[in-house]
Order: sequence, then structure tokens, then C-alpha cells
Amino acid sequence: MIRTRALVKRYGAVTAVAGVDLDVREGDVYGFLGANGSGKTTTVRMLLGLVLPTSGEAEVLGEPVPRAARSVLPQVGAVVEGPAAYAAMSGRANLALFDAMGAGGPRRTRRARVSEALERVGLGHVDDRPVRAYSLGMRQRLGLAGALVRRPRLLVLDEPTNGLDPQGIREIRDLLLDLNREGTTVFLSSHLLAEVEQLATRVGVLHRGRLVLQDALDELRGPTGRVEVGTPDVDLAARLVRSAGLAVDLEGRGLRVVSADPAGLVRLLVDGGVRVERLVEERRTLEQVVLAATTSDAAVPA
Ligand SMILES: Nc1ncnc2c1ncn2[C@@H]1O[C@H](COP(=O)(O)OP(=O)(O)OP(=O)(O)O)[C@@H](O)[C@H]1O
Repeated sequence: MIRTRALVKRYGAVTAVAGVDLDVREGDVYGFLGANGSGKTTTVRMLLGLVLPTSGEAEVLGEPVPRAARSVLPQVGAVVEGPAAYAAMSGRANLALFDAMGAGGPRRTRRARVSEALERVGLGHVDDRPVRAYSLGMRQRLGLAGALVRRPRLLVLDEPTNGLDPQGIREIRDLLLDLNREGTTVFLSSHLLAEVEQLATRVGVLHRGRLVLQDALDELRGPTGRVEVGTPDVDLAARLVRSAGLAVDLEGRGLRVVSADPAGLVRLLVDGGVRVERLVEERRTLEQVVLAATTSDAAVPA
């Protein structure tokens, strides 16, 4: 759905994007992560033909951009850098105008598509209020509705939950998951690891303009090789584990054991008389994965 090869953008002496190879596949919820200033927005703007690359290539829906932008972009729903809207007009009127301006869908279905988009983002009931009276969260939703009017195959969203409260974040997350289940590929940039962790199937991490990581979230969040054990018999458990030659850390009512064999560990503990209340194979968090990728030597260009 999106592919780039050696994509570079320089602004004078500043290299905002330093050779990025993105691979976003059909059906993905792709989380494009990176700290402020890492080059996410610049990359997104290149994908949408808003900024010309210095070098490299980009394809969206199989077509080269910016060359084929005029035919491709109508099939892409995008919200980049805060949605713009006419403050004196209602959300519905804004969407109808937006749809009429772009190479959107047919006019006869406009009213239905606008209503459907407003419903989907939870703005169906506030249609007559001018956008001036909208909260930041409502504006954010209106921007998303604008992206949905064309029923796009691909959604490109730059920080879609900026300015939303926890309830709003959750609603947008559920909406994006619903859309994805219905077949829409979602590409969203974010600096919020927790948000991406709950949403994404694949993740790319940008660090100083370079893609230092790109993989399926399940792969990245692989086992750490340690097992967490919850038990009231911490001392006994620690003794047994140590005598079996395994490394262990104690923590409150539990311990963390280096073991590649959780089943064997359970047997060892239970046979030794330990009351095992909980046993979980530890997995890396996305935060750990991203930290490792962005602090390793490989991540820092010479
Ligand atoms: N128009 C521009 N002119 C000069 N430098 C720019 C321009 N746009 C971006 N940059 C620089 O390029 C780098 C990457 O910026 P970019 O906005 O793409 O990062 P980002 O990851 O989207 O960050 P944020 O989350 O803060 O938006 C920054 O150092 C920024 O100062």
C-alpha cells in the first residue's frame, strides 16, 4: 500500500529524512513511531505529495508519488497536522464542501457519505453547530470524518489523537480498528508508544530521519527469556531455582527467573512444595524495543 526506497528530504543543511524504506502492506495498522523532530511529518507529507523528496522513490497504492498523485490521492484519506475547517460553518457543511472541492465520490451520494462519516466519528448529533463551537477533540474527529468521506482504502493519519481526552482516544482507537477490520489499511504516525502498542499490527520506528526498526508488532514483542512467577513462598522458590542453576531476581511476592522452559520451571517449583499463584512468560514491551533500537550504536549515523 505504501513503499518507499531510499527516501531522503533535506532542508538546506538539515536532513529531515535520511533514506527511509517503508513497507506498509494491505490490511496493516502500521504505527509510524518516532520522537518529535525525527522526520515523521516530513515523510507523511512526501507520501501525500505535499513536499517533494530530495531523492529516493515513493509508491502509494502501487503508483509513484508525486508523479501519480492526482489519480492516487483521491483514494487515500488523510489527516495531517491538525484538521482545517471553516469556523463559521457546521461540520456537515464543511465536509460537503471538502468533498465537492476534491476529486471525491459522486455528487448524488455526497449527502449519504457525509452523514455516514459524521456518524462514524461520533459527530452525527452535532451537525448544526458551527465548527467555531467545537472542542479540539471534535475538530480532530471532523478531520477524520473528512478523511472517511471518500471511503478510502488507505488512511494516512499524522498524530490522530492529538488533543483528545482518554475517552476520545479510545473511541478513535475503536473506530480505526473497526475500519481496519472492514478492510481499510491504516498508517498512523505517533509518538505515543502505548497508543501504537494497542492498535498496530506492524511498526516502523524513525530515529533522526532513519528507519531503525520495521517489523510485525508480535515479532518485536517476543519473549525476553525470563519468566515471572507469583508466589507467597518466595524464599523457597528462589532456593530451588538457584539450586537448579537458574538466575533469579526477587521482587515482593514474586520472582523473575531466566528460563527458556516455563513448563519445566512449574514442575520444579510445584514438586518442591512452592505454591505457584501466577506464572507468565515475560515479553518485551514496545517501549523496551524502541529504546533498544534508538540507543544502539547502529541507530546513530556516523
Ligand atoms: N520546512 C522545513 N524547513 C526546514 N526544516 C524543516 C522543515 N520541516 C521540518 N524540518 C526539520 O526536519 C526535521 C524533522 O521534522 P518533522 O516535522 O518531519 O519531524 P516529526 O517527527 O514529524 O516531529 P513532530 O512530531 O515534532 O512533528 C526537524 O529537524 C525539523 O526542524
